[in-house]
Amino acid sequence: MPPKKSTLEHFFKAPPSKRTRNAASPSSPSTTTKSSTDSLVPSSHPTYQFAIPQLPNSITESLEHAIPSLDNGKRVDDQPHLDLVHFHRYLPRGIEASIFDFLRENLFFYRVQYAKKFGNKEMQINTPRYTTVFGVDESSFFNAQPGSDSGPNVCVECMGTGACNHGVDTRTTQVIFDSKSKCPVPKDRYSCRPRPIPDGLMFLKKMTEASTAQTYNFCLVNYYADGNDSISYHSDDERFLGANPAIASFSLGTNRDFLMKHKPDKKKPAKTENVLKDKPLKLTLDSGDMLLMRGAKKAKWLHSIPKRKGGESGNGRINITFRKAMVPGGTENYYKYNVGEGGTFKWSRKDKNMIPWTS
Ligand SMILES: O=C(O)CCC(=O)C(=O)O
Ligand SMILES: [Fe+2]
Repeated sequence: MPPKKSTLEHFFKAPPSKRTRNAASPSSPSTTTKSSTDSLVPSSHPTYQFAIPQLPNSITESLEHAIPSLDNGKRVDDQPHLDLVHFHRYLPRGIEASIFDFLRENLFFYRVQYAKKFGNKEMQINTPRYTTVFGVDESSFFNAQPGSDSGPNVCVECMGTGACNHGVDTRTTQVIFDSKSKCPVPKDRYSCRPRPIPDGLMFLKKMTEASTAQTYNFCLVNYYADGNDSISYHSDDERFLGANPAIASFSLGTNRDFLMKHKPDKKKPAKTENVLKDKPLKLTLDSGDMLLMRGAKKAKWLHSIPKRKGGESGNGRINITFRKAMVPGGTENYYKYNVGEGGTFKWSRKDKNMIPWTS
């Protein structure tokens, strides 16, 4: 069955055409060069290592016309406690490859190291993939990137008159406000420095929100450079995700296996669960696929992307997850494990590899 055209197209018509345009070349939507980002102002912020260009119009225009709705996905719920929706080729063919190239080339990545206690032994963990993260939990929000329309772009209290004495000009910079008081957040709320979601990923976030009927405030990106990169079994069941979490997970680039195992039920081990404990379920995730993981049941399952040999194991894969963290602990956790304190890496077209980035 061909993908159903979304009834939400009108939702996306407005944002892309209003995307921030450089005052120096104020081209109208109809005259903008379709395949270039030249006339679109990149997203920048003091926490970014470098500015991130907006998605080229050639990508956003294709996406506007092909947003699958929830019933286009295949339910994967034939096992105890399993509730997934797999959208095969959610992103149109060809466009998914352009988004992969765009993100690999334009984001800053990290190879995070951290210490973890096993009993009373402390081990140094080297995260076996490149990571990066943007967003802030529900207790706070960023004003929109100046000039764009992805959120309130004036101080929500004084509406840009300056009468609030907040001492920040939200017309020129993005700052974090408290969701309740609508004032800039107290300085001690975060020990990390949250980063606003850049416009390109914000576009994908809005699209995902429309087709999954959920909202998200975080965007985590993994880059698996080759088959040696992986993520071990875990279940993304942190309490900071709230009672009914939803995670939308995109795959771009080379395909990889997504393995799932039911957690052992310590109280009453049932037969099926014993079988599942030994033999994981496998989904192959192709470029452009989206996997929606919903609800509290998710906590009963573990998932992983194992290392891979042979075939296309030399090629890279990007995974993007949109999530919603409810409290500051979620923000601290995501920045600790996806940015950390080491150096920055950037894709080098010449070397066809991630290389250390220096300003
Ligand atoms: O790369 C993937 O598909 C899975 C990533 C994942 O499970 C995670 O980031 O929590
Ligand atoms: Fe995960």
